[in-house]
Amino acid sequence: MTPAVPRVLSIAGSDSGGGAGVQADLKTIAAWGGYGMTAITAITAQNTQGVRAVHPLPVDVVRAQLDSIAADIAMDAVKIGMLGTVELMGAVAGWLEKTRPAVVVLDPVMVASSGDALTAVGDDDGRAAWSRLLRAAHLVTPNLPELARLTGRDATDWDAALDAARGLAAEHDVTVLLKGGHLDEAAAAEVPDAVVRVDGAVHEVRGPRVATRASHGTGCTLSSALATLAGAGLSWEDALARAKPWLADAMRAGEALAVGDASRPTWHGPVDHGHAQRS
Ligand SMILES: Nc1ncnc2c1ncn2[C@@H]1O[C@H](COP(=O)(O)OP(=O)(O)OP(=O)(O)O)[C@@H](O)[C@H]1O
Ligand SMILES: Cc1ncc(CO)c(N)n1
Repeated sequence: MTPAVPRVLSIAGSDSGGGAGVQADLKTIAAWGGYGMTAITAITAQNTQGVRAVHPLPVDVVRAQLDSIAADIAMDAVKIGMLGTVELMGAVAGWLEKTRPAVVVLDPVMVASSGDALTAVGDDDGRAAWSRLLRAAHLVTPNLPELARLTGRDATDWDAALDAARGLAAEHDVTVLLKGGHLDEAAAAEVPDAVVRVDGAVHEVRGPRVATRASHGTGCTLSSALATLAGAGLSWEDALARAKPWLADAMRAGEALAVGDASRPTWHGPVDHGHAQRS
């Protein structure tokens, strides 16, 4: 039975500027008709120009939020964003193994669009923690640099990335949603994304490239839209077909929001999560 209003939990960091993190997740879940909940993992002080501070919350405080929700509220989908530390990655993986939500989308957040680091990885502990989270997830949504870090393989061109994504899917028994926003041929007219299944099947969706710096939080927004649509019963392929053009429209509408000082070269403004309601 799929619910009329999917109940979606975001386990992620707070972005004070409102463009990414739990703020983007809640706006996106609401835009797609879901009921949003949060377990906040870290407080970040950031705006459209960059990240000023990152404060991961104590593991007990994160676990208490998760247990509180699970004790009372059924979840149709869970979306995981910034986790911040290896300890929090382990705590969330343990909670997923215990709770086994029906739909788990893992956005392997490592750096902000400004280039600031958000999650420590690279050492053996980090690799083991990612591995455990990947096993507990149904969909993982890496961009190209994240895919390269997770697999240790080259992912600079699309074919190499698809190959690495097939390896990641098979190794961890997880469907991969590969995002092409960081492709070198960024000047190309189209941006590809692809659903890569465990058996290696690839379903590619291309969309027009939007020339804008209103790209802060696109990864958070996409993964929350996919979680909400899957929570309502859609396949990953159908969810991507609906979310991708909606996100491109949200990017196009982003500049009209007038959020942050766009005259500065460091500006990466938010997308307009509410564009479809307003138009
Ligand atoms: N210029 C663009 N025009 C249209 N769609 C884009 C553009 N850039 C990224 N996207 C889309 O946005 C989504 C996120 O892709 P991207 O590869 O930028 O992920 P990300 O780096 O995790 O995002 P973030 O900037 O939030 O970290 C994908 O669906 C991608 O196709
Ligand atoms: C809190 C948070 N999560 C994720 C991202 C990635 O965009 C960000 N910038 N901030």
